[in-house]
Amino acid sequence: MSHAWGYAADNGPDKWADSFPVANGARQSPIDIIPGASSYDAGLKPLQLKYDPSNCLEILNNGHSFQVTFADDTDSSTLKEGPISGIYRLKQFHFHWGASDDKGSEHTVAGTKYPAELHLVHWNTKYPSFGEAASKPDGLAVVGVFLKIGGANASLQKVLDTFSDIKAKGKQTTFAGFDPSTLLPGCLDYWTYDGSLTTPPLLESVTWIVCKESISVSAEQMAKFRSLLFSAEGEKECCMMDNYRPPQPLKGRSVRASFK
Ligand SMILES: NS(=O)(=O)c1ccc(NCc2ccco2)cc1
Ligand SMILES: [Zn+2]
Repeated sequence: MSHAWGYAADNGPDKWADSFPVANGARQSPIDIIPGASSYDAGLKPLQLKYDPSNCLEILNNGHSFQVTFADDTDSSTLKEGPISGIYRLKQFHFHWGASDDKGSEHTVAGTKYPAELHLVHWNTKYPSFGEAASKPDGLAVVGVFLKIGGANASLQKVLDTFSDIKAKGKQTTFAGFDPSTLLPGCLDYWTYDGSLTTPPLLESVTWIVCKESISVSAEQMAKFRSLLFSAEGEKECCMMDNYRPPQPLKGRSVRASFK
């Protein structure tokens, strides 16, 4: 790829292998989750997610999505138990979404696409930093939550209300005191499998934890997602949408379920 990666025809998912050959690797994400083919594992523990809103720092348009970044210098916002060992710290959360409500999620469930997917990104504290952890097979754990069209989501609205400040690529603004647990579904049943980052550098370092239950988002709120720009100020405006990678080959991996 002669230029930066993105989601357009000339730099999108089908082109990523040109610069990132791991795109054709053995444990790529996302995948299509087939509930009937997943195996219930009684040894899987309930997720233990404990987040401190005072760790929430800022919200940023990075040109691929928008992300809410957390202070990760202490163990005050963590993921424990579930399929993982040890303590993983929350680094950031972000979303992927479509140009219309019939697509947008990265993971799919028996072929069903959701209009958006939330990713809560955590790194293993056995390593000194996110950057170090991102290159290790057990370095990262990402909790994925599907968004489904329904009633407006009051917690999500707090995030959307900052969009006027981060419309263009590279814009960021302070975003303090937000509790990401308010974006979690009531039931934390999950599927889990070994995978990768879903954007370049596509590192195969992620234990994926995908919640069975979705959270709601209104159609109007989805329209607000699409008001962000992939482009920077002064560039030709390009609306941020369809920033999702399609499902990748399972290549013999098993998907475990924490529920019957
Ligand atoms: N969509 S996702 O949750 O798999 C995800 C999460 C985090 C990054 N980070 C990108 C990055 C840069 C260096 C190492 O990592 C990229 C993708
Ligand atoms: Zn993501």
